[in-house]
Amino acid sequence: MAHTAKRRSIFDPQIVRRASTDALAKLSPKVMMRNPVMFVVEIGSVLTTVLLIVNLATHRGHFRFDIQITLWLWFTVLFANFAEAMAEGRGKAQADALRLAKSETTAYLVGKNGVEEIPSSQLRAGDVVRVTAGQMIPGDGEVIEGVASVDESAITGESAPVIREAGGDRSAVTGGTRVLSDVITVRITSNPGETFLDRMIALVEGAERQKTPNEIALNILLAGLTIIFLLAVVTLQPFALYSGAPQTVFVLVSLLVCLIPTTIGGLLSAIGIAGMDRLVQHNVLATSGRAVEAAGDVNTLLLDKTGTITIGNRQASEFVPAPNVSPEKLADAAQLSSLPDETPEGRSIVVLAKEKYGLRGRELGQMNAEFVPFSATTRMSGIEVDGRSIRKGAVDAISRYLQEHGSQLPAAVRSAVEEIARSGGTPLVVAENDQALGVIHLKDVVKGGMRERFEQLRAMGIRTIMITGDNPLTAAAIAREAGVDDFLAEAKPKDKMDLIKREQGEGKLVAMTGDGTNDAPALAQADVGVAMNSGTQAAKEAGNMVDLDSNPTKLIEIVAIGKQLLMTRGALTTFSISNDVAKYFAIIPAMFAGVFPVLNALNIMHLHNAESAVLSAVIFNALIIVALIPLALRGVKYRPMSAAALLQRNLLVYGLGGIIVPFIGIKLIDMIIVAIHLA
Ligand SMILES: Nc1ncnc2c1ncn2[C@@H]1O[C@H](COP(=O)(O)OP(=O)(O)OP(=O)(O)O)[C@@H](O)[C@H]1O
Ligand SMILES: [K+]
Ligand SMILES: [Mg+2]
Repeated sequence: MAHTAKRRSIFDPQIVRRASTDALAKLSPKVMMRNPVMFVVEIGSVLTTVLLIVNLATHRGHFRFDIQITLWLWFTVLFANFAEAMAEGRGKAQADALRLAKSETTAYLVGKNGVEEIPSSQLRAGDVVRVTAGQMIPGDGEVIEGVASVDESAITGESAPVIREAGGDRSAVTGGTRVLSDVITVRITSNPGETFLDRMIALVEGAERQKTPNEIALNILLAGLTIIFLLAVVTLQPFALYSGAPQTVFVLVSLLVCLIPTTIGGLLSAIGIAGMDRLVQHNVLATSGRAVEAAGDVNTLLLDKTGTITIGNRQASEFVPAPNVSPEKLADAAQLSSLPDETPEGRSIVVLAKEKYGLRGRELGQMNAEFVPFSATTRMSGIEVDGRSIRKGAVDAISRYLQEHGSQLPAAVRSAVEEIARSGGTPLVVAENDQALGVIHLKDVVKGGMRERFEQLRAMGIRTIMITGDNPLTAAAIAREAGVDDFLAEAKPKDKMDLIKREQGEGKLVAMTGDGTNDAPALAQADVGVAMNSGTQAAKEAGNMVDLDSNPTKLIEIVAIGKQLLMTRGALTTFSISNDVAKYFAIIPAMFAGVFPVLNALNIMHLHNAESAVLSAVIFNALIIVALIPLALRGVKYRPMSAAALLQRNLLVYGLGGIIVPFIGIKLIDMIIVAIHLA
């Protein structure tokens, strides 16, 4: 669904049609007021319209000139509105497509007295539902039991099914997607009207868009310029009267509109919206425009290891017993401690114990067992049963656990751990009471193409750091294989956040990519926090962007889009301010050459007469907005280069271009309107 909208071009006829009507609706002063520059143009248009009518009634003025000026002033406002409406167009079309995915379904609510069928719109956060193969998932939630393959194409446009499972970092499911196989039990996490799909619709539609601090600052600057020119034009009239060349309101408004920065004023909001839209086209949803801009200046990228750099489906592949411990004993303890462990790691241990040692699942209910669940802070899990305390977990965690029981890790176990870690695997040490029983080898695989992508990030000047809860040896092996610049191992959730704070303290902008609940604090702290769509609800809520494709190197595109947004805004601001210069040369001689013939020296364009000069300048001023809409929407081309080189290039292309283009444009328009007898 989303991908039909995705393939739609910016200038799709349907979007153009809709934007044309939207441009009219945006004439409402309440909407216009948000854009000070264009609001001044609108007031000017109203003023000339009123005066045109008065002049008509009293037989004054020069109708043919006055009406053309009035019309072109209105066109100027409309063109700016059209630019904004065009930028919103693709998002609106996409929102329409997403609304179709929001259809009502039946939810199978799991209650005390069995399963009850209710309409999905009555689900509340906290409800538990069962979803079976073929059914639509009735709301956003977290899988609390089971594994299933899910078709998320309604949201991501990707047709390949994805795995969603309880316990791990792939537990989040989205309402409106479909379960393809198996059965899952889902705890609903959002109330009607506040779902991911609702938020996504509001986002792509731009309903929640707020101006970024940068945009607000630029708007203030543009408003300031507008006031200065307004004062200049107003004080011009007494001077004109004094010199015996009084000017009509039509000419004065024309002069004002030509002098104020209408080009950037008309395109500014379109540039911002188009940037957000480009992200959506890359399947990234940003909840804050500020994050998109920050992405353009990111210095450091932090990624977690498991599930981000690696596939993340860590599977137990081998039991390595300690000396004097039988493999069966290790397998038995490993299995027992994993029976209630709903993480993918825990489940894979039960599977391995069954496949290799024929150990069958046991009914824990009758055993008076107490489960110690895994947490990212303790980095271990286990069970208390029949006087046995079994723990499994990260090496450092279990070492500490053994020390607390007056014992320590045998050298043989330590070397088994190191061997597994050096191969990039995750060693889980198993201990019972005060004795280390051996090691479980969890295998994980680095995702394809990582090295090339990290090289690209390096070329963009971004340092990549992998942060993981895993041990330093495993971290080093994976870091080397994936090609990240640096890594931090044995990191607890708080360590991840502290590392970000430290980098920010050095004045750096930090991006973080992650999927787990243990990443949530860091995702919230980062300037750009990109959560994987496959990740946990906590991660998705903490970040300010969600990547629907769950691709950790998506940051390359995000950074490019952020840079492009900043560059486009800068380029068009430069162009706008410099292209106003030429209009002096058209209008000032036209106004005063009659009384001050020396001013004719300014008339280097040799425009036909005073009226054609003013009219040409106003027409050029309006048309340049339309001409630049494609650039504003597509963005200027981004190539990795230094900030200084970029500034130089922009000044040359858009500054110099901004000065030269209007001279040619105004002269051409002057020739055309003379040829067709409009002036
Ligand atoms: N179910 C589990 N039971 C016991 N220990 C576990 C379990 N799952 C993981 N561990 C251990 O805890 C460590 C930390 O896990 P955590 O999920 O915090 O980080 P990670 O997934 O290894 O790294 P990353 O932060 O890159 O995703 C793991 O490296 C592993 O040694
Ligand atoms: K202007
Ligand atoms: Mg993780």
